[in-house]
Amino acid sequence: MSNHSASNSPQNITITRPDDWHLHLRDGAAMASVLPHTARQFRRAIVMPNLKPPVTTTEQAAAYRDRILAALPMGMEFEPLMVLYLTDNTPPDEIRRARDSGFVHAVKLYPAGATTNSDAGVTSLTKCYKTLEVMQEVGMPFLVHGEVTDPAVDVFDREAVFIERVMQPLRRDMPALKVVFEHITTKDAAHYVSEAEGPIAATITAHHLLYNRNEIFKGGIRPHYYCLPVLKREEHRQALVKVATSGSDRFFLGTDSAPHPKGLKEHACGCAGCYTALHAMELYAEAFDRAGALDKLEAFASVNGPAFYGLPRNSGTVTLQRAEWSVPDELPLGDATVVPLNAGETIGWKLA
Ligand SMILES: NC(=O)N[C@@H](CC(=O)O)C(=O)O
Ligand SMILES: [Zn+2]
Ligand SMILES: [Zn+2]
Repeated sequence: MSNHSASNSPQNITITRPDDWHLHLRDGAAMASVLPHTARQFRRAIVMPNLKPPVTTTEQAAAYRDRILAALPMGMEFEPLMVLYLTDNTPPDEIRRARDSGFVHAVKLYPAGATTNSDAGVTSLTKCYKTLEVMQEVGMPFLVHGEVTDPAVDVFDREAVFIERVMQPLRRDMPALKVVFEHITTKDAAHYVSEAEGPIAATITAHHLLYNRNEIFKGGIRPHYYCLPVLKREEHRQALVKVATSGSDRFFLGTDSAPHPKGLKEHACGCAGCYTALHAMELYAEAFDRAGALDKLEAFASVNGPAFYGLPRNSGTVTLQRAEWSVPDELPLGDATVVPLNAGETIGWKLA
């Protein structure tokens, strides 16, 4: 990773301990491998429910939460914030159960076929309106993978088309529903979330702040840079940096760290997802530093997310230092390995 540093920029930065508002922890041995990377940096994380089979009930979320806490190394403080996977058949009562549990903090929309483990996802949002109405009533956030699945729509346009075809009609019908537009990747989504009325926010990954789509094709096809929504043109990356560093409280940190075994990424039909949990805060520091906006990192990483979710800010701090270190080539992932983003490269920030 190229190392830009303005001469007057600080050598280190201390911020309130951050949270990750979009994380894939997987399950079993793979989860046990990756969980410490997240818990080292983040006090809490929104844990995505796209397991096989998906986490569709409060009862399943309770069991998954117990498995996460059981896998947490002694002495690490980490709170998993659980999410239900919405299906065409999620009953409205399930939302009330989720709300009453105290540990389910959101419900996730995977349009059927849009991404990893989305086969059980929603085929048409209109089928879910009774359930969404209860979410609106009880203030349960709706987390949205915002891409249309229409094969006629170009893969680079699927997020922008989703805004017109799904997001705007949904929010006209449910104006008080709290919506998080997850892992936004376009200037269209950045503008929409900036300007829209009502309770809406967006998460932004470190890789979408740092890279454009050229990265996938530099010197050959590089599968570890392939995720969904796919990286976009440079103008989109710049729009994301602009809103992330704008001071707007509608944008917050969500790594979308999505581990897949090396063999399924380096494959004829490779899985989508970038593994960034290892070095997430370091990557965000790099992105904010390049934008000359390190002073905006704390709001993005530690303040805006809890405010939107109605949760308290964390106590304690973390410190990031300007220091070079090499990202390992691969890391254990259960019986397999995972290749982190920037494998074998030197990066310029280090969590103390
Ligand atoms: N982002 C990805 O490319 N992949 C995620 C799913 C998702 O968040 O869409 C995964 O679970 O692997
Ligand atoms: Zn997604
Ligand atoms: Zn994700």
